[in-house]
Amino acid sequence: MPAPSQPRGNAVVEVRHVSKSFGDREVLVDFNLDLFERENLVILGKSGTGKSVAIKIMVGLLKPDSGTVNVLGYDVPTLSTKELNALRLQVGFSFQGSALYDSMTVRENLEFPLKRNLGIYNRSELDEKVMSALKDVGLESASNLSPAELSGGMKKRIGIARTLILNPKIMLYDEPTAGLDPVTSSEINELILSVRDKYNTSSIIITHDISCARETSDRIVGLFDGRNKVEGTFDELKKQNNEELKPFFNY
Ligand SMILES: Nc1ncnc2c1ncn2[C@@H]1O[C@H](COP(=O)(O)OP(=O)(O)OP(=O)(O)O)[C@@H](O)[C@H]1O
Repeated sequence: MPAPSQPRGNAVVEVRHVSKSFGDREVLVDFNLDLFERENLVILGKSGTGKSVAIKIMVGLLKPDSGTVNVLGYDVPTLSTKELNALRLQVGFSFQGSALYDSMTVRENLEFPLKRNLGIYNRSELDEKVMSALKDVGLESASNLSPAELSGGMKKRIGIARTLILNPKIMLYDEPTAGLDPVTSSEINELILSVRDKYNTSSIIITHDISCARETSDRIVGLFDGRNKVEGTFDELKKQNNEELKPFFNY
């Protein structure tokens, strides 16, 4: 691995020697990863290289076959369901498909985690948190719309707002720009940067979109065949002329 390009804070995620197979299919092989405080780390790789599996292991949705996973000081694979729920309050997972409830308005979608995870039912507190989260993603006027009335980019923003509303320390973005046009993608990339700066979050962004990687990353890890083979800033990786990265940079 190349030397770090800038001084770093403490690690909030430490993954060491993790392997994971499904039947005969080795998805992650001796996978290692650090995420540092206030860092946007992109995991870049083709479809099916194990990016989502890596993230699921970090939040305890999947167990590794071997290796260690430490998130915010928790030894994730050994946690009980109750401990995992406590950890997940601090680790926001923004799903690829936004995962909004179609039968609820935007406001109700945002209130849901506040009620379920934080037990907040006070009307004015709910209103204040919902409006603040909507403001952060630039969609204050969307509170009474249903998901069916939102564009793809708006859905992504609301999905991010619903994760942010719990004020997580770590944000995990799964393909945040998938299915979006270039202009809307850039807006989402800017939002990811503003979340880091406003909330002081550390984030992992998994993507195969090189523009997303360029615009959002402080550092990039390239994941190929289940192994993290390259690491560096966008410019460092571009200069490396690595065979596996070439298809991404020839855009
Ligand atoms: N629960 C599971 N059971 C069996 N196989 C799985 C499971 N989850 C993932 N896989 C397999 O692991 C491999 C990696 O999947 P993963 O979703 O991590 O890919 P990815 O890099 O995130 O790609 P994409 O960008 O397409 O989502 C795939 O071959 C997938 O079929």
